Amino acid sequence: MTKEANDIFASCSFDSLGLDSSLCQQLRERMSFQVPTLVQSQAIPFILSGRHVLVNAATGTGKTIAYLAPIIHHLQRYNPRIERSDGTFALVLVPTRELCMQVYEILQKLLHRFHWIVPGYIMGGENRSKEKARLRKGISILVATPGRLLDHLKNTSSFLRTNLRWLIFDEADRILELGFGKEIEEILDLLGSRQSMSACKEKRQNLLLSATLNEKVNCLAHISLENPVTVGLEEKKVFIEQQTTLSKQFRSPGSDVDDESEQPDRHLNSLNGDYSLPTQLVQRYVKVPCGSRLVVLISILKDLFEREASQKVRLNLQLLDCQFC
Ligand SMILES: Nc1ncnc2c1ncn2[C@@H]1O[C@H](COP(=O)(O)OP(=O)(O)OP(=O)(O)O)[C@@H](O)[C@H]1O
Repeated sequence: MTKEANDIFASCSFDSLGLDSSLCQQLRERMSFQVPTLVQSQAIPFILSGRHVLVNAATGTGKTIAYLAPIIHHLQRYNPRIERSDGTFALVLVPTRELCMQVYEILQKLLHRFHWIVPGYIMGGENRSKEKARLRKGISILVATPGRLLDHLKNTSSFLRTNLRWLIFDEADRILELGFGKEIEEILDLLGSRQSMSACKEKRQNLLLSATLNEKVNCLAHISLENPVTVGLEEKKVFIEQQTTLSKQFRSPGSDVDDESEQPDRHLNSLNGDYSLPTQLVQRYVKVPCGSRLVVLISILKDLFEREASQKVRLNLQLLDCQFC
């Protein structure tokens, strides 16, 4: 293997990861995937084991197969075989219609040999009645966009999900960037899949996949994953339990400079905003008496421009006038 291939592919086989041999054959023959990618080789054994997993890896590293293969591995082994009338076993949440179709098409290929496992999709912009009819017949692995899923969870009584075992957030960062935080919280509540809800813990496995990590993704991981394994992290590590502490580099003389920090579970609503902070961004705030604001601001700016004379300084100014602050 070339160096580039070594950076992408693992030096093991799909079979060695514990996947069913006919599924591995399907991956090789129908999809032309000879060996797993690195992310697949790391994630598949954990996902097969039933652990909650957070996969943080760049786009195009093969995350889709990393979660679909273990699910199919387990589902095709059910004895007696699963039937359409058993309803939905796995739910894959995706941010966009395009990704919905993409995952559905991969599913169709992977399930070629396992005709009794039925793939399906529901997504915004499609005909609701037709979707209802498909849900009534039964879809074993359902790919969905958040808004439309929530709609059916609330309004389609024939949508059977009592056997739901897997809940997957694919491209979680984009789901949240697109403003689906509120829908995700409602979905977790309706499916009883919040970490705090112990009723379904025995059989539910939640998986979260994301190309980037930010406050909101950590927050979603915190509320939906229980004792997760994190896969694909090298230099950056996720500290789901840990506060995000921003650096304390700047202290203006005589002023009270504090860092801003957030604890994910204190801010579940922060899933609903529409921002993500670049990792290199340093935020600070300064508490000063009202009358000294201008003087302090000028002294901070003077200090910044003098210290960083050769660098570009970008100024975003927000004044907070609040009697409760
Ligand atoms: N083991 C493999 N061998 C060869 N190609 C693979 C393998 N696994 C996945 N691929 C291919 O790599 C490409 C990227 O895979 P995939 O879409 O699953 O990545 P991803 O990490 O999920 O990306 P995204 O973040 O965009 O969802 C796809 O074209 C897929 O067919």
